[in-house]
Amino acid sequence: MATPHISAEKGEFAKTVLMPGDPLRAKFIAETFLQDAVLVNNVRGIQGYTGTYKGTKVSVMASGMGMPSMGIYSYELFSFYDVENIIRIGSAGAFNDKLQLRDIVAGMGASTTSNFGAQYEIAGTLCNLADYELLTAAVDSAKELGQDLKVGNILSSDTFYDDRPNNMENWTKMGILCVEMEAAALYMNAARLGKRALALLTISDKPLTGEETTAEERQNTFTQMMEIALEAAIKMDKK
Ligand SMILES: O=P(O)(O)O[C@H]1O[C@H](CO)[C@@H](O)[C@H]1O
Ligand SMILES: O=c1cc[nH]c(=O)[nH]1
Repeated sequence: MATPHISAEKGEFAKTVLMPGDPLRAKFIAETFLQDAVLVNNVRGIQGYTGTYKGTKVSVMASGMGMPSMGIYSYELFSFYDVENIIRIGSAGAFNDKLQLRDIVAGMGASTTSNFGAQYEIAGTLCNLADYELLTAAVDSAKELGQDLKVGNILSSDTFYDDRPNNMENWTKMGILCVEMEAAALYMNAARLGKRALALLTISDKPLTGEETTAEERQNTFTQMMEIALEAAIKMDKK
């Protein structure tokens, strides 16, 4: 079987898929952390691998950038490949000035500027939430690994370059920790399809101070977040 965007056969993805935006971050995770990793998708260069981590079958596949792209890949993995859990492992810009480069954030909620949710024709505003058990698995894993994990509301933005002069300040006033571009669509697909989702994010840049990591660092060095996600995948496999 294949979908318009994924060439893998049914059964070739694990119950839990880690999803970075960047295909080369997916490759790095497969090569660094998975045993016997097999490339199961490369349509449009969206690399997907399945292997084992400490004996547990785990997959990693890129989502591409932005909500339309995440919307397609998470929908197809959940609907056609029996994937139960997707953990996004992304980069994010700090809004809260207490966040430092490389801090790790779990998006308990994903507020958004996107119109992705209009398709559900809900007469109100849906809260886009992480799955509680997946979030708990990540929090517990971070503690076991001795990693600090900040948990809170994040912004999934349709824009990387945003023209509104007070955009960051206005979201920050409402307690938003950081900005990225995919989690809200992932959370909405998971809610609609009865699946579990979580976004883990590493702070890659601080717009307030101009501090930033390089593209190569975003691809290959956010290993603490990757390990939290992999340990959470082991916990979820036992449920
Ligand atoms: O590093 P990734 O996972 O791609 O995540 C962030 O980086 C991209 C923008 O540079 C967007 O996809 C944003 O969500
Ligand atoms: O979406 C993103 C990701 C990283 N940094 C940002 O400022 N925005």
